[in-house]
Formats: sequence, structure tokens, C-alpha cells
Amino acid sequence: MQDFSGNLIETLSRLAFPKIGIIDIIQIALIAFFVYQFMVWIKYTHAYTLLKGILVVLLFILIAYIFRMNTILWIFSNLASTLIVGVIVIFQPELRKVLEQLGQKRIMASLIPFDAGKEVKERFTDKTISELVKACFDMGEVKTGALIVIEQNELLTDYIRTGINLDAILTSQLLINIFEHNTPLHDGAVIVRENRIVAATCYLPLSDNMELSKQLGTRHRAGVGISEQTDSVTIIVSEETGQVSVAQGGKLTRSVNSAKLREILVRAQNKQVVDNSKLRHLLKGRVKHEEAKNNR
Ligand SMILES: Nc1ncnc2c1ncn2[C@@H]1O[C@H](COP(=O)(O)OP(=O)(O)OP(=O)(O)O)[C@@H](O)[C@H]1O
Repeated sequence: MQDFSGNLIETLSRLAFPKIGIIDIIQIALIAFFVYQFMVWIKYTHAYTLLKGILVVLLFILIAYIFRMNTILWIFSNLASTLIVGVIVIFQPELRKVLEQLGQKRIMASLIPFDAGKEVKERFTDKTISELVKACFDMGEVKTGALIVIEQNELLTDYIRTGINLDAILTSQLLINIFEHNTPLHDGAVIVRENRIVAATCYLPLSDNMELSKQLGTRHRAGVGISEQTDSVTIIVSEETGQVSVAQGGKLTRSVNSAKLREILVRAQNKQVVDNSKLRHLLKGRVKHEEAKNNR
């Protein structure tokens, strides 16, 4: 008993809080940031299914380790490097996407809100919404077919590569001009990122959803296809009927009116008022509190 308490005291006396320096804090912040980005990536890609698979395999290894199943552990240890290479090869497009996303983010700005005051964050402006609505219904009236994909959280870089780069400010006139029959850019889809048309004539994946109406052709199938694979919002103007439809999350909402289209776009706009002055208020409050304490 004395031995046990002696050992315990010795172990506890060796325990000490490590010194935390500024570099440690920076390391913690960076690791937290990368873990967060990884979780976001997992959430928005097919890698979520992979993660679940990996967790099952890890659980299996843990059970093998606890019960000392040496043959299984030997097989795993020999296959581990091959499996890692295999996962990297299979998920190469997703990995490239996450690195591109990291490159596009203003890392420091997202970590530390330097700008004081209120800031409005939105994917695109109200003007872009109005231009989109106007273009779609003007094209619908004269039965000009159109396919417009609006990027959300997931980057559409892979699909942009299949088309012709434009990078022009989005206006209704430009959209109408692009989809004008017998012009070089009218075939395929236009991709919109923020307030700009980034590319035209883009090729989209076709949906193989059997529930889609047989009356609908490839334009609508392409619109639904991209919405199954990404979180984008796609507007389809039918050349046959002039009707405007919207594909989102693999679902097609047919024949929307301008008010409904505007409503969908406002949701996609994701307007948020971010109060950056919170940190300043917090610091101010702390200073005031300290001053009051000192005056007492
Ligand atoms: N995979 C694709 N990616 C991008 N655009 C596509 C794709 N497939 C078809 N399109 C576009 O759709 C057009 C053909 O539309 P189609 O008439 O087959 O479709 P629809 O759904 O019946 O539409 P509409 O009502 O306008 O006729 C093509 O000219 C092309 O511009």
C-alpha cells in the first residue's frame, strides 16, 4: 500500500503543466484551422462515405489489437502503405479541390477580424439577382434556351475547365447575348461565381434519375446532374416552352415565376451581417471593467 502511494506521489510530482508560448498558441490555431477545413471538405464531398469506411476499418484494427489477433495486424501493417496510396489516387480530384479552396480563402482575415464595424457578407449582390431574373424571363419570352449554374460553397473549377473562360461582370444583356442561337457561346452551360460569369459552353454531368419526366431533354438532365454532384443552384430556361426551372440538391422545380426565382436566389445569396466590432467591444468592456476596479 505504501509502495502504491509512493509511486502515485512520485508520478504526480513528475506531472507538470507544460509552458505555453506564443508559438504553441499559433500551432494550436493552425491545427484547429486545418482540422476545420478538413471537416468542411468531408462534409461537402463524397469523402464523407470514405471517412465512415475508414472509421469502421480503424475499429476493426482496434479490436484486433485488443485481442492480439497477430495475423490480422500483420496483414494490416503490410497493406497500410498500399491503402494510403490507393485512397490518395481515388480521391485525387477531391484533394485538389480542398487545396484550391484553401488557396482562395483569406486565411488571416477569417481567423482574425481586423476590420472594425459591420460587414455584409454575401455570395453575390442584389443587382446580380435582378440581372439573372431579368435575363431568364426575357429569354423565356422569346424561347431562347439557357443553362446557368451558380456556384455556392463547392468550387466548380472542374466544370469551368470544360468551357471557354470569360470572367465578365454578370449583366442580363451579356447572358442574353451568350445564349443567342447560332452564336459560338450558346451551347452548353454558363457558370456564375459571385458577380461574374466565369465561363460559357461548359459541359455538365447528365443525371440518370429515372424519375425525371421523359419530356425533358439533355439541358434539364444536365442541370439536375450538376445539382446532384455539387451544391450549386442551376437555372434552366426551356427552348421548347420558355419555362424557367431551377435544379438544386438533385431536385428540379419546374416552371417557377420571377418572384419564386428571386426567392431562391436570395436564399443562395446567403446574405449575412457580420459584426466585426464584437472583438473591439469585448476588449473595450474588459478595459472599462479594469478601470472601474482600479477606481474603487
Ligand atoms: N451535358 C451538357 N452540359 C451542358 N449543356 C448541355 C448538356 N447537354 C445538353 N446541353 C445543352 O442543352 C441543349 C439541348 O437541349 P435539349 O433540347 O436536348 O434539352 P431540353 O431539356 O429538352 O431543353 P429544351 O426545353 O430547351 O428543349 C444543347 O444544345 C446544349 O446547349
